[in-house]
Amino acid sequence: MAFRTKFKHSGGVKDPSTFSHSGFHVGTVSSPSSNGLFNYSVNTVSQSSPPSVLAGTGYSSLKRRVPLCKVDHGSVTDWLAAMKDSSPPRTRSSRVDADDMEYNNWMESYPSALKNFEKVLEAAHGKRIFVFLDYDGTLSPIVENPESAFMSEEMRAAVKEIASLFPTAIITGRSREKVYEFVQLPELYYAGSHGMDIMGPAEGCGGHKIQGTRVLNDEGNEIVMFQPASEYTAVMDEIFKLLEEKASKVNGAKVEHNKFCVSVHFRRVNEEDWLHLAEHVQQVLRSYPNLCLTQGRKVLEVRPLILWNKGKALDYLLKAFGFGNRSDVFPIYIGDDLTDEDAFKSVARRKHGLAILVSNVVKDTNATCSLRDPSEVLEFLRSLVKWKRRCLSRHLFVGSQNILHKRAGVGLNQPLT
Ligand SMILES: O=P(O)(O)OC[C@H]1O[C@H](O[C@H]2O[C@H](CO)[C@@H](O)[C@H](O)[C@H]2O)[C@H](O)[C@@H](O)[C@@H]1O
Repeated sequence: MAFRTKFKHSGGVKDPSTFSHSGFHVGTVSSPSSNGLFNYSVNTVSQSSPPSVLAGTGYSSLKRRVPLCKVDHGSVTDWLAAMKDSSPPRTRSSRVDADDMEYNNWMESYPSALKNFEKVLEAAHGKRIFVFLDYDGTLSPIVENPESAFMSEEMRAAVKEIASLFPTAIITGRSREKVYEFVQLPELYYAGSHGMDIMGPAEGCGGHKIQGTRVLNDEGNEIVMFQPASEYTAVMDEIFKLLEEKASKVNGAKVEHNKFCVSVHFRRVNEEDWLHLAEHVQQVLRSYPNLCLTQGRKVLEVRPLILWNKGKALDYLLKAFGFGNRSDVFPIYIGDDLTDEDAFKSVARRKHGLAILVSNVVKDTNATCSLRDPSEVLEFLRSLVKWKRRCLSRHLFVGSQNILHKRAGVGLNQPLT
């Protein structure tokens, strides 16, 4: 079985840059980070007509590529079909049948990161590992009510241990504050709103204190590291209200304010009402040419039309850690959703790294390997912790042996007799 830690796809998936950006003017706006740590530029996409591509999301590279921002009936039905594809019914067993040929064939191309753990270690050997984790569907199982997407205590403990050994960040579509309520680990870095709200790392900004999702300066004031869509705050509040009003007319619909994006949930809406709800969303969006729609697991998300996504957030964080262009960096990104594809691509662009898709069904992806569900994610994280601890204790042992050797006046490589 071929195990690739570096992305090399044989077909089906294309680089998003190869897709048409026609009708757009892509400009560069310098958007300094508010703590002046370093400047980073954000591409904005100004549209002369309704956009025909997604703003820097992974969807554009997937087989069933749907121009979500385009407002016509055909595209709406395509989104809904794609949405069903991306989140299969929960009645399906979470353990995929051993004889599920399709899945097993797929696993040939996207091998299990657990079953191939030794190969992961080989690939990471001598490199600096950074861990990036998506939240929903990765650290917590998908549930009906987004407010109840709790992570287990075991998962929290594993993530805590991971963060004590490797720089670790959560990159999520949720608001930074919301995901922190779930995760409750102050030692992590958090990028909320699909990477549009990044806080930390504290060391990177001069040893400031980290408190929950907040980084504080010496005066105790909060430092916001990077919010590339900060000028959209008011418009997102406005769109949230409008969408809430529309959604209140559809049974089961729920609208969630994720600060720089707004999610419209379909999970508890009868399928026969999906089209109706999607049309409401489209209708609201018509008056906001600077916003666009993306799709996730039974969710449509309204976000600013800027070229910023989870992949850019990963790049940003690595740079903030001081490892932006280092060839010995080994990012591990684990995610389950379409929005994670941008981060998978970002890992693929690097010399080393591992992009892991969490899925128990066949999906087209830019990841290089897979895990079935959050319980396998937990196992993978625990394996990583175990391995790192073994390495550290081996180093400690070798270090103490060397001290003994020195004290005994023998050369470092000579055995103590
Ligand atoms: O980037 P993520 O951390 O994966 O967040 C993406 C969205 O996740 C949440 O919605 C998804 O999970 C819910 C709880 O399991 C589920 O009910 C919903 O159907 C899924 O789409 C979250 O509620 C969204 O705001 C996030 O954008």
